[in-house]
Amino acid sequence: MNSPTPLDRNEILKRYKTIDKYTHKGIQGHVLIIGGSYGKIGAVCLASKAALKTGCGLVTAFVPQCGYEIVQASVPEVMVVTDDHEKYISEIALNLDVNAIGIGPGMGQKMATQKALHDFLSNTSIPLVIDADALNILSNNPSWVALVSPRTILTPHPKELERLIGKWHSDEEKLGKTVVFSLVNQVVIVMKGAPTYIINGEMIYVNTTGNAALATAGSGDVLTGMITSLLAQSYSPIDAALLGVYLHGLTADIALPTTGYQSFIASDIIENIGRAYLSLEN
Ligand SMILES: NC(=O)C1=CN([C@@H]2O[C@H](COP(=O)(O)OP(=O)(O)OC[C@H]3O[C@@H](n4cnc5c(N)ncnc54)[C@H](OP(=O)(O)O)[C@@H]3O)[C@@H](O)[C@H]2O)[C@@H](O)CC1
Ligand SMILES: Nc1ncnc2c1ncn2[C@@H]1O[C@H](COP(=O)(O)OP(=O)(O)O)[C@@H](O)[C@H]1O
Ligand SMILES: [Mg+2]
Repeated sequence: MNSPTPLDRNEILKRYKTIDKYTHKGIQGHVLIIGGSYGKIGAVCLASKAALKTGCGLVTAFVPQCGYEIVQASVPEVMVVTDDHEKYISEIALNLDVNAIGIGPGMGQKMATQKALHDFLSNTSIPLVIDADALNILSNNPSWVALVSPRTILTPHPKELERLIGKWHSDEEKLGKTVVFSLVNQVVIVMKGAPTYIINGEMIYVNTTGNAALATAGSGDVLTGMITSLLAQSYSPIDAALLGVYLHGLTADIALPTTGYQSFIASDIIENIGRAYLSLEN
């Protein structure tokens, strides 16, 4: 197994693209965030706002009906389409021309939601980020992993990873099993933790930004929005994963002197995305 490449400023500057002066919102990319269920619409608000603040031109959120007013009121820049069901997603039926999709935050695992994910995966080839409950549903139905298009990005935290690949007995075994999963299924895996590893087959990166302030609710939902936004802006899946993870961690490093570890929340990540970008320009 290759030893991990440190994901530092140098690696990021090889990939980071500045904005074209003549771009417009139609070129900057349209993100679709699919997720949410009764009591967990906040995850979609966070992912959607993070996507916008990472630079895509348009964001649409697909949520159950109970999420309609919540998303519209908390992030007015985001467009909202609702499922037929009140409290959870039951069918992902929408005909939108989007550039990247993030699916899973707050989505829950009701049987109807599981079937909706199955049908969605069977019918989409749009660049995709799979997170949270969408990962858990795949773990419950391992044969469905075959429906995931090559180059899809999976963003498990340690528990979600364990559900997906089984238990490990050492860090080396954890990394080895994840590399095999990435190779077999041809997916990019963002193995979240402290630190986060990004795995693209045998190529392994270890992030150098971030700190314990990120151990807060919704932190991963924000990361999903950021990576999906970069995918929609035409970054390749591996570059979107690398840049997203690096910027996400950098926001916590930038905010730490003002928030400390304890008072930093997921919205502070979103708040500091601009400063993280600016620090790449100097
Ligand atoms: N405002 C909203 O709407 C929010 C909505 N959210 C949504 O909720 C849904 C459920 O997601 P979830 O991650 O909370 O539940 P779940 O998959 O059972 O994992 C929890 C267990 O995993 C473990 N674990 C986690 N991190 C670890 C680490 N770094 N290192 C080690 N272990 C770690 C830890 O296990 P333990 O250590 O307790 O055994 C923990 O108890 C999902 O859809 C999400 O998007 C949330 O994002 C919050 C804000
Ligand atoms: N101690 C830590 N140091 C650095 N990063 C952390 C730490 N704890 C959590 N994170 C990061 O925070 C995010 C948490 O994601 P996740 O568990 O999916 O959160 P949520 O589901 O609540 O949105 C990941 O990107 C993870 O790497
Ligand atoms: Mg999560």
